[in-house]
Amino acid sequence: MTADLVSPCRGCQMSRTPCRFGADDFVALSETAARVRLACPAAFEGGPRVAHGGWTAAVFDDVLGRFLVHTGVKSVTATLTVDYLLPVPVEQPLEIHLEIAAREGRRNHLTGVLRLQGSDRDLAVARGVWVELRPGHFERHQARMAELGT
Ligand SMILES: CCCCCCCC(=O)SCCNC(=O)CCNC(=O)[C@H](O)C(C)(C)COP(=O)(O)OP(=O)(O)OC[C@H]1O[C@@H](n2cnc3c(N)ncnc32)[C@H](O)[C@@H]1OP(=O)(O)O
Repeated sequence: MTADLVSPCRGCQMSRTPCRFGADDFVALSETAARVRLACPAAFEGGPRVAHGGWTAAVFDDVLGRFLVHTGVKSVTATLTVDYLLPVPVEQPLEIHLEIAAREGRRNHLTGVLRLQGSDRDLAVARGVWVELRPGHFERHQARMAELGT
């Protein structure tokens, strides 16, 4: 069976770089579940040999949103909560398991769990809501930015 690879985000596609969070080995396991193998790059060290919490939140935001796009749903993050349960080591093999837990209208509820590869101990758990975009989302955004003079 060919691996069902999940594409990088727009920024990494445009710059033709590997995922800047280190999340390239990303496969869909079903229409609602996926697995990412990754390591926290040393550049995101927040404490001695420990990942910055911002990397953990950012990588959850990235992979959960990318998976939804992979399933054909263009969306943006509306909420994201991360429970930091244990320190995350840098440059060690990690794994994220994620799933689409529920869909309610335009709201998509997703969850993700970060562990060391081969371990069943959760290091961090994420839950969030991604809202499917209405047509014209980015045009409205640009107009709002223009009103603000940005
Ligand atoms: C390849 C892709 C990789 C992507 C990885 C990166 C992902 C990101 O980081 S995206 C960037 C960060 N997020 C943003 O910038 C979003 C900014 N916010 C917005 O644009 C808007 O508030 C947006 C789109 C979320 C909602 O606005 P709008 O389209 O007008 O929706 P609206 O009609 O108000 O609400 C739609 C539904 O979502 C719900 N909803 C809206 N906001 C929230 C929220 N914060 N929490 C929970 N539910 C919400 C509403 O209750 C409503 O539900 P229902 O349909 O059941 O009544």
